[in-house]
Amino acid sequence: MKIPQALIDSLQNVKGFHEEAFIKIHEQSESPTSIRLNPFKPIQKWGISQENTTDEGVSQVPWCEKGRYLATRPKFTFDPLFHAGAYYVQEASSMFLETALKQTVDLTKDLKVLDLCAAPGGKSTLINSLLTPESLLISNEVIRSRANILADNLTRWGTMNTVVTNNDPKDFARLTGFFDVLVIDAPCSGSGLFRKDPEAINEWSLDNVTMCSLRQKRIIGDVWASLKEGGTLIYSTCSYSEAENEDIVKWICEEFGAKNLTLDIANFQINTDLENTKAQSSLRFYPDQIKGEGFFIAAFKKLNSEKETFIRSGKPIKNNSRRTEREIFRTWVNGIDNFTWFEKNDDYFLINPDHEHIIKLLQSNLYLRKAGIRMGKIAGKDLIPDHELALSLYLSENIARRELSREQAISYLRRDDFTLEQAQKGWSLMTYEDHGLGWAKILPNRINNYYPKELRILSRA
Ligand SMILES: C[S@@+](CC[C@H](N)C(=O)[O-])C[C@H]1O[C@@H](n2cnc3c(N)ncnc32)[C@H](O)[C@@H]1O
Repeated sequence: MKIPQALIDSLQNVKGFHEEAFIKIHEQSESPTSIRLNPFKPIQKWGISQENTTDEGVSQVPWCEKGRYLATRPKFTFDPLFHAGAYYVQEASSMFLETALKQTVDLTKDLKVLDLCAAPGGKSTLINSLLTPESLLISNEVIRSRANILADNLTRWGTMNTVVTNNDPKDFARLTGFFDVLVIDAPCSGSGLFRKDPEAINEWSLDNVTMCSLRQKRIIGDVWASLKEGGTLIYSTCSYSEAENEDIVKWICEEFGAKNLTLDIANFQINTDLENTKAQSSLRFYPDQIKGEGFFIAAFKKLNSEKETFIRSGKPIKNNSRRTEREIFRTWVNGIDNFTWFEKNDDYFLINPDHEHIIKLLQSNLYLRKAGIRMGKIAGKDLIPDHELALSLYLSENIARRELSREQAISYLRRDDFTLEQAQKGWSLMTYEDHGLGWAKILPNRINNYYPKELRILSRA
């Protein structure tokens, strides 16, 4: 792997950069494999003992409680637990977002969090794992096809307190002083991921770095008004270039009078030549110094005030048809009396009542790709359940379910025809190690596989 000389030259005086070690690690080693477990869908494998490692060579990512390094890279596509959302495959350095959030935000509070550049959903699933159920995560992605992937990954995570939007950053300026936390994992020149994606080397240039830097400023400027006074901004990239990192930090402080918050790395060995006990105003992760890829992160507090967007407290709609709907949903949803729902294009979405007025406000300002849990459509006196309900944490235990072997689960996820002995007729949740994979409808003479076509496994083992 040949690192562009112009990149090497540009990094000579940059904090923590060691040319020889940097070149060597890119030439001689592969990217470590890491995953992050879903705290809401616990599994047996990849648990960690007191000693922080297991017999299979699984070890803890130091800065992320549910982060694990794996000694070998499994074929994730052929693991039903991957499709069930029991874990997310994520590069380890970027999991530092967890520590950054824990150090700069009171996560016990109910928060409104915007993850602005969110697809495919690595940071969003991590943020969502750290929030209270009453908090709301708005995950945005400007590119439509990528917003769909983001929605799929949040569906797998199973929680209700998420909204996926598909908007340009400037659309958020309408929500002045609205968010408690803003996460901007900015599109960048990508030098930090050369080991994972060597093709990116061909696209790297100093001109592209300049272009990315200008775009990063534009994105931050577009959404700054949506952060409330006292709110926290976390900015990150997977680039090594100062123009996209420290220069942006300086620009945010100068342009908006923001306070650059320090990050305490006393417990982590991150940069070999920095005093690790010293709090840092920003952090650089280099693959020759930690087990992970190139990453940059900084945190800020907003000091200037913003007039908060007025939110009407929406009254729940009560009428007879809602009572009938509630009885239908009662069969399918655990604790339906604690929740509410709204209908759009005949689909019913399960939401936390505390979020009703916020979602209404978002609906009138943004394009919502997904909100809460899509339960499905009502047909007569029953529900045609949606895939999102199968993957959610709220499905009633009274719904028929069928545990599959690994081979059966793979057939199901491929949408192949398969048979089940002595299966109860009607809708049935297909599970693997007790985690929902999707729906099947058991008929007298066949099984209809309702796994979504666009999600099915295409490749052969
Ligand atoms: C570094 S990636 C985000 C990765 C994601 N946060 C994660 O952890 O999975 C940056 C994202 O920004 C999006 N993006 C590209 N141009 C953008 C723009 N002008 N404004 C906002 N987002 C943009 C890209 O489509 C991409 O999904």
